[in-house]
Amino acid sequence: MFSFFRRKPAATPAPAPVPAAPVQDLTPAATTAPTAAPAPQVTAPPPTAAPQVGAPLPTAAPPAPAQGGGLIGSALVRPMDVPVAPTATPAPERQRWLDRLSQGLRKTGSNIAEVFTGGQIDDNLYEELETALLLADTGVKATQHLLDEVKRKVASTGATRPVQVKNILSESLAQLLKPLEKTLVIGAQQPTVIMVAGVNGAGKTTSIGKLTKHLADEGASVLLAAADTFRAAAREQLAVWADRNTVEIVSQEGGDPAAVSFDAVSAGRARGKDVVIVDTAGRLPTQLHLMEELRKIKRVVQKAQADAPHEVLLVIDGNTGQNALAQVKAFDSALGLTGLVVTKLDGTAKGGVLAAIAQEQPIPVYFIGVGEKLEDLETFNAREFAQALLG
Ligand SMILES: Nc1nc2c(ncn2[C@@H]2O[C@H](COP(=O)(O)OP(=O)(O)OP(=O)(O)O)[C@@H](O)[C@H]2O)c(=O)[nH]1
Repeated sequence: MFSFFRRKPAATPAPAPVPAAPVQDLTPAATTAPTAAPAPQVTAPPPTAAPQVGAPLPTAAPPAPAQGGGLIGSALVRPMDVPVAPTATPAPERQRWLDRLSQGLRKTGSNIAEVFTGGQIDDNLYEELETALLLADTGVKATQHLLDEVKRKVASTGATRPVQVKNILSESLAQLLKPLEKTLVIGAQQPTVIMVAGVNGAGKTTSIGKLTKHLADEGASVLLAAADTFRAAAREQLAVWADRNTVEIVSQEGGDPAAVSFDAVSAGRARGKDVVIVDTAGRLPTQLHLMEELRKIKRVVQKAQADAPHEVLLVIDGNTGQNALAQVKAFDSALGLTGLVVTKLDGTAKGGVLAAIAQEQPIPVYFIGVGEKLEDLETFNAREFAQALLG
């Protein structure tokens, strides 16, 4: 099952609209509360294309999940987790994705695969494998783990040819990555609030746009919060995605990003939206005041909806290798991450970073990206990834 997300029926009816409490009163640290700033603009799509606010969720007769390759078309399934191993022949759509993934990971994969071109399994092969894994930014711990696993399995299976070691490595990598597999669930709360963070240019807005498209295509009503109040281009970029998908957006020039987030979540509750996605400005973990701003956004979102945010996603640029792992650790300690989106795995030689994450900070990877197009972002599957990497 490769649904882009999974919809779960809400346990309780949608709550009543929240009182419009001023944000600055809710946050003691709010020294820049937007008292003088213009009120956030809520831009609604044209009436003809308006989402059906309050319309019943189509959960009564969900379509059967597509086997081994359905995209969002199989999203409206009952909330049960039945992991299905990829079949030998994936659906054509999924196969196209696997081809793009293999293509994207070629640089990382070919460097590792070269290790297995010799004629025998010896210390030299293991040394080369260690070097190749480290160069792929797999990290010392994951590299050691994989080497130990491979040696153990070579001994227990009696493998004699390097190509067999490659298959054993692929299997060991898939096992290491398996705990990172998770499906994004929406619908258990209304709205499901997703906060998205990351360093500058990691691909946050693009990923939000793609996710929004998938959600909207499946009939989920989405409201976007442009909580990057500083960069006009960021707001415009998000507005373009909102426009394209005829979803609403709460945006504000200047002022407090936490205030925009509060307004967006409040509006999402009042209008019965399924999902509110908060796009935050890019920042480095070393910019402590900006990290504090993120914590404030999270606190204020909680004021607007007690159990929110339900997902705190970090978008990382897979091309940054070990640095991405450092980001995961820093953002996790600041925010408590619930999931990752790993972008830009196309053309990178550092795709081993996922193994490092699995070994050192195993936070679920909801989506991986191999390009800028809509179809270049997909759900993460450990076995697919290992196979795409090692052929
Ligand atoms: N090659 C490649 N490019 C990507 C991918 N995902 C996003 N991009 C590109 O990366 C650039 C930055 O993406 P954005 O979505 O603007 O990044 P951001 O994190 O929102 O940026 P800030 O708002 O500045 O922090 C854009 O040109 C995207 O098209 C990917 O998977 N592969």
